[in-house]
Amino acid sequence: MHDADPPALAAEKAALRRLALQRRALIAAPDAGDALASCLMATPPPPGTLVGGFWPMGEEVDLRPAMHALHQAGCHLALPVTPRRGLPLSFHRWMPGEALVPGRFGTSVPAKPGEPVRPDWLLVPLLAFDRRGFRLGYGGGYYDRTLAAWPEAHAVGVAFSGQEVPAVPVGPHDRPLAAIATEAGFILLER
Ligand SMILES: Nc1nc2c(c(=O)[nH]1)N(C=O)[C@@H](CNc1ccc(C(=O)N[C@@H](CCC(=O)O)C(=O)O)cc1)CN2
Ligand SMILES: Nc1ncnc2c1ncn2[C@@H]1O[C@H](COP(=O)(O)OP(=O)(O)OP(=O)(O)O)[C@@H](O)[C@H]1O
Repeated sequence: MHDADPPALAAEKAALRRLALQRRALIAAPDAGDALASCLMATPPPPGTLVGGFWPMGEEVDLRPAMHALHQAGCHLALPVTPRRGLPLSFHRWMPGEALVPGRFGTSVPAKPGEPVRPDWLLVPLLAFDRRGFRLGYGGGYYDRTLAAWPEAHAVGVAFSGQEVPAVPVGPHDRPLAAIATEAGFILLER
């Protein structure tokens, strides 16, 4: 792929990814989802906002209480469907309680996906973040491509506060998030 990260940068990201996965296993708190929901709902999107969420995988912070709260607050929700590598995610409307089925890479996706939609807000999973708002994910480049395709979307990273690192290695495709929500509140970004 001609626009892949240069090898040294890719190796740096891979090394941090391994460390971040180990660290997350140590800090993951199963009850952090409620605190995360409180953080997000302190400055909620206006009713009617279409919010792209994600169904938690592995030891990610649990976004389900937040998605419930957003639904109660009159927001619309969508979940990502993961295509083959190299393509952006597609998002499809979903409501709490609607059925999910297994998708690629251990994801859970709407069982009856309607047309693709374009969220106004994107809640973005991550393995590590820094105070500039840069993030590291699982390495698929899926969110990088999605954020590049939708630059006007309000992108909020979602993580445990302990996933902060001094500096995430950044390449030409990495775009900073607008905000980062954690179980301990919003991270004050330094720009
Ligand atoms: N909850 C959640 N949904 C998401 C993502 C995510 O990071 N988290 N994605 C973000 O792009 C997309 C799915 N893309 C993914 C790409 C690669 C791997 C991956 O390599 N997973 C590891 C296992 C990680 C674990 O067990 O914690 C693997 O398969 O080895 C996962 C998701 C869309 N949906
Ligand atoms: N908009 C883009 N266009 C082309 N290539 C891209 C784009 N965004 C990312 N990539 C490439 O995809 C690969 C994976 O990127 P990276 O390691 O930053 O993924 P990630 O942020 O960890 O994963 P994700 O975004 O899925 O959570 C890299 O080689 C990167 O250069």
